[in-house]
Amino acid sequence: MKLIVGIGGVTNGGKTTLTDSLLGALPNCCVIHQDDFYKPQDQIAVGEDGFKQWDVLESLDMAAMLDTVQAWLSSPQKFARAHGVGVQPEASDTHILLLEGFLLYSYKPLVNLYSRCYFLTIPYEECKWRRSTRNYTVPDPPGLFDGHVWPMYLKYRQEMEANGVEVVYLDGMKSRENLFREVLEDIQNSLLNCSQEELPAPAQARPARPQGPGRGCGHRTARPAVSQPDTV
Ligand SMILES: Nc1ncnc2c1ncn2[C@@H]1O[C@H](COP(=O)(O)OP(=O)(O)OP(=O)(O)O)[C@@H](O)[C@H]1O
Ligand SMILES: NC(=O)c1ccc[n+]([C@@H]2O[C@H](CO)[C@@H](O)[C@H]2O)c1
Ligand SMILES: [Mg+2]
Repeated sequence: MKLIVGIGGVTNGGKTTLTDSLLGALPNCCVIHQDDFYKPQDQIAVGEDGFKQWDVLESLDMAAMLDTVQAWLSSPQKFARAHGVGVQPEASDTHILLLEGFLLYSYKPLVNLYSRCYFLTIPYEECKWRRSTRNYTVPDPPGLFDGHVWPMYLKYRQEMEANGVEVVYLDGMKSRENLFREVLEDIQNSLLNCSQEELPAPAQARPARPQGPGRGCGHRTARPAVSQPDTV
């Protein structure tokens, strides 16, 4: 069973912190960080506002990120080995990929691949404060937060909601420990649901599960179709 989980949301919402904790607690778990797919600095456009446009999708090489996800999908074992993740023999059938980043649900080719989409939020004041304590590879120039970062967050979030992407909102004001427990438990439940779906079909037909982002347990290894009992 393969599960792709998105840890998305606002800048400084705690995505990387939460992802690091989950990585150590889930079996056969790999991670792809969206920030690793930033284009080189000289390819980041400067907007009419005079700011480098770090917080738009065009500043990221999303095709390369998708390729990396496809590489995991085609062989999670090989991907895990190449990234130094040991495969646990007792859970060798379960593979989890965490995608972590601030614009995970705005790139259409990725949206249908998620089994679960988490979205961390924090209020404006907290976000501005946390951001002011950070040192990015390129430091924020004065005014970037209010002039570019926060407006782009609002724009992409609105688009995501208008597109009907089904996310599970997480309150990033909760403690690190509480967030970790909440999400770990939820992912473990998803794993249980998926493995139950993989059991041989019971005698009575079950209603079909709706499919789509945040709902499916997708990407299971293809199984031969179970033959339908004769209806005569
Ligand atoms: N639950 C939390 N409560 C309070 N502070 C937190 C919490 N989680 C993370 N932080 C702190 O908030 C800051 C941002 O955390 P983190 O780097 O995990 O966020 P991020 O969403 O990955 O941000 P970025 O937009 O830079 O990728 C860090 O200083 C981190 O220690
Ligand atoms: N990772 C980087 O190269 C970089 C450079 C400048 C700004 N940022 C910020 O990172 C956040 C996403 O994690 C965005 O809000 C960017 O502004 C990243
Ligand atoms: Mg981060």
